[in-house]
Amino acid sequence: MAAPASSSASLAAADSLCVFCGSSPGNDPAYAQLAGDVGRAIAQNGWRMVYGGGQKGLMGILADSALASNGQVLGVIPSVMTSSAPSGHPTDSSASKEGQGPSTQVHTHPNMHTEVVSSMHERKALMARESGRGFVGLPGGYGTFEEVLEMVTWSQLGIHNVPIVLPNVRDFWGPLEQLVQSAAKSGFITEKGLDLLYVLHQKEVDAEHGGDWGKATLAAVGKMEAKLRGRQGYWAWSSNGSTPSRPDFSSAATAISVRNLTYSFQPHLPASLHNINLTLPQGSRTLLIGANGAGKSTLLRLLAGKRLVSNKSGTPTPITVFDRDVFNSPPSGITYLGTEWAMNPVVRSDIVVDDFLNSVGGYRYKARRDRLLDLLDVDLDWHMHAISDGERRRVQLCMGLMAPWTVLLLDEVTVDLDVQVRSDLLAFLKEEAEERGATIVYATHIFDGLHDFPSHVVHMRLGEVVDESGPNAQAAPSLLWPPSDSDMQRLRSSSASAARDSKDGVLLNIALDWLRADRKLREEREAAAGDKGKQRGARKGLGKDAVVESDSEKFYTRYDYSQTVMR
Ligand SMILES: Nc1ncnc2c1ncn2[C@@H]1O[C@H](COP(=O)(O)OP(=O)(O)OP(=O)(O)O)[C@@H](O)[C@H]1O
Repeated sequence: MAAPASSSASLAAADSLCVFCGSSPGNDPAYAQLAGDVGRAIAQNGWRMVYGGGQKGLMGILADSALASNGQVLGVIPSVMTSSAPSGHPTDSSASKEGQGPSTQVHTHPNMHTEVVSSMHERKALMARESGRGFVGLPGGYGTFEEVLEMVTWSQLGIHNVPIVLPNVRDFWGPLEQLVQSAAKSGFITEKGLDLLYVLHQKEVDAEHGGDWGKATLAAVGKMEAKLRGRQGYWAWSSNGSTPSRPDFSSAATAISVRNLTYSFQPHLPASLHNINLTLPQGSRTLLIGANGAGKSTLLRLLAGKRLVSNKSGTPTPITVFDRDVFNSPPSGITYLGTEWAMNPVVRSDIVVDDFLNSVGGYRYKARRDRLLDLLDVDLDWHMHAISDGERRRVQLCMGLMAPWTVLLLDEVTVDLDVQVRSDLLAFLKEEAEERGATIVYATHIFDGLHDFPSHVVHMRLGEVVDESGPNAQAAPSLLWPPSDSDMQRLRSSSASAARDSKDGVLLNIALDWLRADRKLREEREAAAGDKGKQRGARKGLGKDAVVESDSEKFYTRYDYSQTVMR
C-alpha cells in the first residue's frame, strides 16, 4: 500500500477533500470553469485536495488551480496511467498493467505529492482514506461515475459517513439525479438513502453564492456534513458485529454547556483551564481523558458548581446545566463524586453503614438503595471506621447514586473497586443513561472494560480541551464513541501501535497516543521557556545543577536509614 502524503502535502485526511473528474476537458467551457473554481476554493479554504493525479483535462485544470492558490494537492494515480501510451487498450499488446506495483512519482511542484499505486482499487481506497471531508464529483466518464457511486455505496454501508457533492453545472448530473429518484420511487433506494448524495443546482449557486461554483460546492459539503452527523449508514459494514452502534444524540437536549471557560485557582496563578468550550447532550456518557494535571478534576468541580467562575457583568455565564447557571441557580439532580470524600473524617468515624445511608435520605429511595446495595455488594452492618478503602468507596457510591440524579460527575471514584464491582457499576451507569436519559461525565485513568461505556470521549491537555471530533463530529470537540471507521483511520493512522489494538485496547491505545503527544508538547514548551520554565523529571546536572549532587544522592544521604544507623 502506498504511504500517505509526505511533507509536500502535509495536511491530514481530516482537512482533505477528494475531487473525482474526467481526464478530458469535455466540450463545454463551463466544465473547465467549474474545475478551476473548485480547485481554487479548496485551496483558499485551507484544505488539501485529493484527486486522480492526472495532468490533463479537468484533472489538470483542477490541480493547477489549487496549486496556483497555494493549495496542497495529493494526486493518486495507478501505475498503468503514468505511462504515455494508453495501456490496457485492446489494441495495446502489453494489455493492462494493473497490479504491477508502484513506478516512479510523476509531479515536481513543491505543494504537490503524487502517490503511484498499483491498481484502481488501491487508488480508490487510498483516496477514500485520505479524504476525511468527503467527495466532490465533477463531470467525467465511466470512471468518474464508478468512483462517485462507489463512495455513495460506502456511505450507505457505513464504511464512511462523509459528504458527496455533485455540482450540477449545465445539468451534467441531472440524469443521474433522475435515475436515483426513479430508483427511490421503485423502492430500491430509501428516503434516507436520498440524503447520501447532494446534487448542487445552479439556482442555489446563484442565489446563495453569486454564481461561484467553487464556494457553493464547499458550502454544500458543509451543509451535508451537518446533515450526516450522527448517522451510521444502514449498517456498520466493517464492525463485524462486535462494535455497538453509536446512539444518535442529534435531537437530544443540551445537558451541559461550557462557553469560553478560563479558570485560575488564584488571581496570581496561571490558569488551570483555558478557553474551554464543550456541549454535552442529555443521555451522553462522556469520558474525560488527560494526563495528571490536565484539568479534569478542576473542570468536574466547576461543572458541579463547587467553585464560582467569575462572570463579568453582561457576559453569559460560562457553565450551564440544562440552561441554568451551575453556581448561582443550579438545577436539582447534579451529583458529584470525587476522591476527596474518603478523606473526610466523618466517613471514617464509628458509624454503621445502615445509619449512615439513612442519615443522607436512603429510606426515601429504598428501591434504588437496595439495588445499589446488591450491585456494590455492601454490608449494612459494616462500621465505616473499620472497612477497607474499596469498601468505603462502595458505600460512597451507594450514597451518591441512590437519589435519581440527572447529571453525574465522577472523578476517579472507581479506582479502588475490584474488577467485578467496577464492571457491574459501569453497566448500571450505562443503563441509567440509556433508560432515564441521565448524563454522565467520568474522569478516569483506568481503561479496563471501558470500551463499551462512553458515548463521547473528551481529550484534555494542559488545561485545554483538544478538538478530536474530526469531520464527522456530532458534538465537537468530543470524539463520538465508538469511533466511525473514518475516525479510526484518522486516529490510528498516525500511530505505530494500531496493530496492538484489540477490542479493549483501542481506547487505551488512543489515550496512550494522546498522552505521549501531550507530554512531548509540554516538554517542547518547557524547553522553549528555557531557564524561566519549569523542569520535571530527574535533574540532569546541567546549568545551575551542574555543581550539585544528583537527586538520588540527596535522597540517600538524607533519608536512607541504613546510612544513618551506621553513622
Ligand atoms: N487547589 C489548587 N490550587 C492551585 N492549583 C491547583 C489546585 N488544584 C489543582 N491545581 C492545578 O490545576 C491543574 C489541573 O489540576 P487537576 O486536578 O484539574 O488535574 P487532573 O487532570 O484532574 O489531574 P489528575 O489526573 O492527576 O487527577 C494542575 O496544574 C494543578 O497543579
